[in-house]
Formats: sequence, structure tokens, C-alpha cells
Amino acid sequence: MFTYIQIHLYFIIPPIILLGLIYHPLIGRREILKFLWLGFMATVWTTPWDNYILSQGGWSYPPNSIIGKIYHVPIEEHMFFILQPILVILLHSIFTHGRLLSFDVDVDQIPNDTKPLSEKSEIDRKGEGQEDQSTEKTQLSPLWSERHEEHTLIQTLPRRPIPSLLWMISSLIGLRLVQQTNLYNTIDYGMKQHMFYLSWILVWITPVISFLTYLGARCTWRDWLSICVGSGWLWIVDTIALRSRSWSISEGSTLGVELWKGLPIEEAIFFFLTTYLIVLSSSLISHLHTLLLLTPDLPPCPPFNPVAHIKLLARVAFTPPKIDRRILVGLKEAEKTLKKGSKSFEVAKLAFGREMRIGLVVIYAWCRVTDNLIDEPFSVNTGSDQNDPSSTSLDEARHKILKSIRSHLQLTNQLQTRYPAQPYSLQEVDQELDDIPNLTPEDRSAFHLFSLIIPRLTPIDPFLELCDGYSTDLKFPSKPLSTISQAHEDKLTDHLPIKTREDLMEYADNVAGSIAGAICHLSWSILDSNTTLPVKEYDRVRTTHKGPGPSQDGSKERSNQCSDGGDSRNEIIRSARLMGCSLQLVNISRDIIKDGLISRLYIPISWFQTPSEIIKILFSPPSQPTSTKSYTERLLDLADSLRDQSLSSIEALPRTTRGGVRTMVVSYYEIANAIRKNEGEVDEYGIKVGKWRRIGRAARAMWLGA
Ligand SMILES: CC1=C(/C=C/C(C)=C/C=C/C(C)=C/C=C/C=C(C)/C=C/C=C(C)/C=C/C2=C(C)CCCC2(C)C)C(C)(C)CCC1
Repeated sequence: MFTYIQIHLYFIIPPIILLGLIYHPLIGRREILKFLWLGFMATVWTTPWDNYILSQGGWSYPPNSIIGKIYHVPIEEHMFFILQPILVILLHSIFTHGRLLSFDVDVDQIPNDTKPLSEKSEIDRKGEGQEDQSTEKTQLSPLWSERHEEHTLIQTLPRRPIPSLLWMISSLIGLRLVQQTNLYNTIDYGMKQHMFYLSWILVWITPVISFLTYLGARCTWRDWLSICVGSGWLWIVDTIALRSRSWSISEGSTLGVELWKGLPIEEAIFFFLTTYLIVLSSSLISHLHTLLLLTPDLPPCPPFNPVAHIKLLARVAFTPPKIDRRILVGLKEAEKTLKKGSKSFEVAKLAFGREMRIGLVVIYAWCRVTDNLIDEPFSVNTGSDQNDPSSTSLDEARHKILKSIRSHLQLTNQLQTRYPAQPYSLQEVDQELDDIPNLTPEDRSAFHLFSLIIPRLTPIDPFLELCDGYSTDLKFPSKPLSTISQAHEDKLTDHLPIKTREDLMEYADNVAGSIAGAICHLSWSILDSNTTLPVKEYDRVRTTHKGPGPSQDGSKERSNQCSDGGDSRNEIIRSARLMGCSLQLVNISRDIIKDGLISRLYIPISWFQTPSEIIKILFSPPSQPTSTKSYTERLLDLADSLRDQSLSSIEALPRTTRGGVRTMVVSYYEIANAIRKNEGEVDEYGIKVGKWRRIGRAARAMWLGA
């Protein structure tokens, strides 16, 4: 026989420890709130009910099975009220971790208003042209804007009165049966007395389910999966406990029907409904957390104090905000972009919690789209230039696109500083995008998404710096040089902007250091802030993004900016930027030959003894590849020294981002290790990194911090 505490020790606590170990790098204040709130609600809601039923003899415990009692309820049972929510929440969090949005929402199409503004204003102009209809237009326009608003705003948490009513009806049935099934009733109601346990389950739990369902809580298929696994496990545990007489259910108060041998149907229903209620609450809380991040006038990070936290969630649950459709569509598109674009980021993103991941996906999609637009300005049918764009037209188009991207960023930033005095309006920023010739609706959607989410979370400066990095790329020959003589004619070295180590460091800092800094801001805003507009808090830290040229060790000299009492966040950003540079150097080493094929040489010219060495790298024949050893070694040594200076900064980030950042870093360093293993040689395909080795290293970094 197992005692009640042994049931916990053998069957409930070990899975909690196991799931806790798996999920612990991502357990932050959002998850802790779930444990606290549901543990608290379970205790408050279940204790009086359990006391009453025990007093009525509904179930009982052999005296030698329990440690002690608080009134009628054993101490172990009180533990169960808290352990079951912890177990189910962990299971639910793990099963639903892969979803970017915790809820289902039906937005398949890119909305029409991703069309260029010029097309929209065309419609407006047509209306204005018809003088006789002008009065009608003025009357119609509020209606139009109302409709327009309806079209762009989506309620992701609609009330669900019908399913809620069905749950309420089951509560009423339960209540009716309860009235007739008191065990002490002298009149025998036949079967009805056997309904005692079932009716009390219905009366006790269905009103809460009905309430949450009314608020809009509902399950996705992954939620159902966790309900099935969770309740399935609890059924097994209950069967073991009942068979070993850890507790027993009174035969008089049950129907006598068993799900399988030893498990009364009432117990199966009980554990199914409690698991369902916990998953329903957990998924509703996740939904509310996502709404906080996606709604510009709510704080993206919930308060640390659990009481303030649950109050905020309750306020949002009772008056759920509508979400801009373009955000929801944009996120869907961004996920697709990511799937196509980068397998490794697709996996690495899973090492972050959901809210952080949303921010990263938005930034990644924007970077990907802007990078593609600049690299391939004529990729889509854009008119006359498309067939054989000359170098000049390519250059012009690229510079024009970069200018539009910059102005879009600046306008986006202004939009944020005007908010909340004026509502977010994408119309203005949209105008800038109209100047980009071959913008697809998907690209436009990535820009919209960025404007709607990022400016209140991170300063815009890192992205402007990334644009500086893009403009360095634009200095390279716009079309790959196909012959050595062409290279000589074009005075190749004039077109190679990375001349010294400092140039290289500045470039790496602009393209990767900047994004590393943005990730720091993102993590503070999402995981450790307490205002609606966390970006305002970064005004001081922001200076870290602008500074004089690079110093000898490659970092930008910004010592004067830290003399104000040593803001630790400035320090962290500085280190993070070094780490970004370090990863970029690894990237550059891997792609030396590949980049050479498109006439991009990121190795400083000063590292070459003679011009013929440059030519060898740029025109490395596939049959007799040029040795890259001396360059990769130097680049990777530099990368190592930057990494060593900055590794400690990861530990200063909010706890739930550390695992993800560590995972990203080690996967990059697996590339560096592979290059070293190959004696510094890379070819046009870069270098192969063993998939399992990479996964193994990433897992160690995530769970063991190594
Ligand atoms: C009896 C019995 C038993 C068991 C027990 C247990 C295990 C219990 C549990 C219980 C539980 C485990 C319960 C739970 C409950 C829960 C609740 C009651 C909840 C609620 C919630 C709410 C109400 C929420 C809300 C909200 C949200 C979610 C969000 C925000 C907003 C608001 C606040 C609205 C055994 C078998 C040993 C033996 C025989 C008898």
C-alpha cells in the first residue's frame, strides 16, 4: 500500500521536477503568476467543498495513510490542490511552447491596406473630384472610418455566451441533483443518491469553467493535447492510489461505473475537469500576456507584484483590447519569412519565451526584408530596368531604397514619441514605403509589424546603425566582377570599403553590434519594465548607440558616456555589442569565398601583402580553391577576444533571455569550431556543422549554462 504522501513523492513530484528542469530556463514572472494564482484559486475554491464532502463521507482515508488533517481535509490533499496546477501548467507551457501566438485567430489574408498609399489616395481623390457628392462624402466618412476600423481591428478574445450557457446548464443540473442527494437524507432516492459525487463535481467546477468560457477562454489543439496527457497521467495515479487504498471513494455516493478497472467514472470526470480548468485558465492568462505586448496602450511587461499583475490581467480580460489586424497578419507572414530564411534562427528562437520570441521574430523579419530589398532591388517585376539593370541603375535603386528605409525608421520613431497623445497611424509611415519600387505586400506587412511593435520597446538608433552597415555594403561593386582584368580596370580596391581593421570593426558593430544592443532593450522592455512605453526609460542608455569611431580593440570608444555613475545597462549594451561583433566575424570567416564571388571582401585590405592575394580570394577557382587559413585564423582570434570580453554580459540580462542568447552564441561558435577543425579552410558553401553536435551544444548552453 502507498500512503498519500508516497503517492505525491513517487507519482506527482517527480514529473513536476522533470518538467520543471526542462522548462526552468523560461520560467519567469508570467509563469510564476500562473502557479501562484491557480494554486491559490484551487485552494480557496476546493477547501470548503472538500471539507463538506468529507464530512458527508463522500470519500475517506485510512488513518495510517495520511500525515494529519486541517479540519476534515488531509494535509496531503492541500498539497494536491497546489501540485496539480503546477504539474498541469508546466505540461501546458511545454506543449504550447512552439506557438508564437497562444491563441487561434483567423487572419489569412494580407489586408488591402498594405497597398501603396498612392493607390488609396487615388480612391480618395476620385471621391473629392465629384463635387456634387461632397456633402455625401462628409457624411459618409465617419462611417467609412468606422468600417475601416472594424476592418483593421480584431477582437481576439470575443465573449462566448453560448458555450458558457451550456456549462451553466450543467451547473444547474448539478444543483438540482445535489438538492436530492444528501447522504443523510432518510428518504432513498434510488440512483439519485449514487449521483452524490458527480452532482457535487458539477456544482463545484462548472460555474468557474462557465465564467472563463464567457470571458472568451478556449482551447487550441495543443491545449487539448496537454489536457489529454495531464488527465491521462492523473487517472493512472488515481487508479494506483485507489487500488492501494491510499484513499477510497464511498460506493454509496458513486454510480458504480468504472472507466477502467479501479477508476470510478466520477474520479475520471473530476481529474479531466480540473485539468481542463487549469489549462483553460493558463491559456487565457497566456492570451492576456500576448495582448499586453501587442496593444500599444498597455504595459508590455506585467508587474512583478503578483497582486498588481493579476489585477492588470483581470482588467484586460474584462475589457479586452482589439488588435490591429496588420499585427496579426504580419506575425503570420514573419513566421513564414523566418521558416524560409533561416533554419537555425527558426530553431534558436525556441530558446526564448513567447513574448520575447514575438519581438525577435518582428525584428528578424524586418532585417530580412530590408536586406533582401537592398540586395535585390529588381527581383520583382518593376518595369524597364528589370531585364538588364546597369550598375548605375542598380546603385541608384539601392541607395533610394536605403533612403526610404531610413526615413521609414525615423518617421516610425516620431510616431512613437507622439503616442499616446495621438493614436498610432500607419498612413504617414506608409507614404515612405510607396517610394520602394518592388515592395510586395509581404514586405510591407513586415514594415507595418515593425512600426506597430518595436518603437515602444527599443530605441530606433540600432536600426539606423544597421542602415549604416547596409550603406557600407552599397560601396562594394554593385555587380560581381566576372574577370580579373575587369577588376583591374575598375580599380578594385577603390570599391572595397573595408580597408583597415577599424573599418571591419565598425562594419561588424553596425550590422551585428547594433542588433545585439536592440535585443538587450527588447529583453528589458518585455521582461523587466514597468511602464507602457519602456523605450522612454532608455533615453540615457540610447547614447550607447552613437559614438566616435572604433578603438583599437574594436569597440566603439564611449567611456565618457559611462561616467554618469556607471549605468549598468550601458555597460551591458557595450558588452552585448562586442558579442554581436564577435558573431559577425565568425559569419564573415565562414563566408569569405562565398562573399568573394559577389565581389564583397570584408577582410581588411591592410591584411593582404599584395593585390594579387586579394584577387586570389575574389576569384578563387572552385577546382583549386585558395587557402583561407591565414584570414580565418585572424578573424576568429579577434572574434574570440571580443567574445571573452563580453561573455559575462549575458548573465546580466533578464534570466529568461539568458538561455536563448547563450544558445545563439554557442551555435555560432560551433561554426568557428568547425572552421578551425577544417584547418581554417572554407569554400563557397561555407562550412558544414554537424547537426547533432550543434543541437547538443545548444542544449548544454540552454540547460546547463555551459
Ligand atoms: C477531491 C479528491 C481528490 C483530489 C483532489 C484534488 C487533486 C483537487 C484539485 C483541485 C484543483 C486543482 C482545483 C482547481 C481550481 C481552479 C480554479 C477554481 C481556478 C479559477 C480561475 C479563475 C477564476 C481565473 C480567472 C482569471 C484568469 C484565468 C485570468 C485573469 C482574469 C481572471 C482573474 C478572471 C482525491 C482524488 C485525492 C481523492 C478523492 C477526492
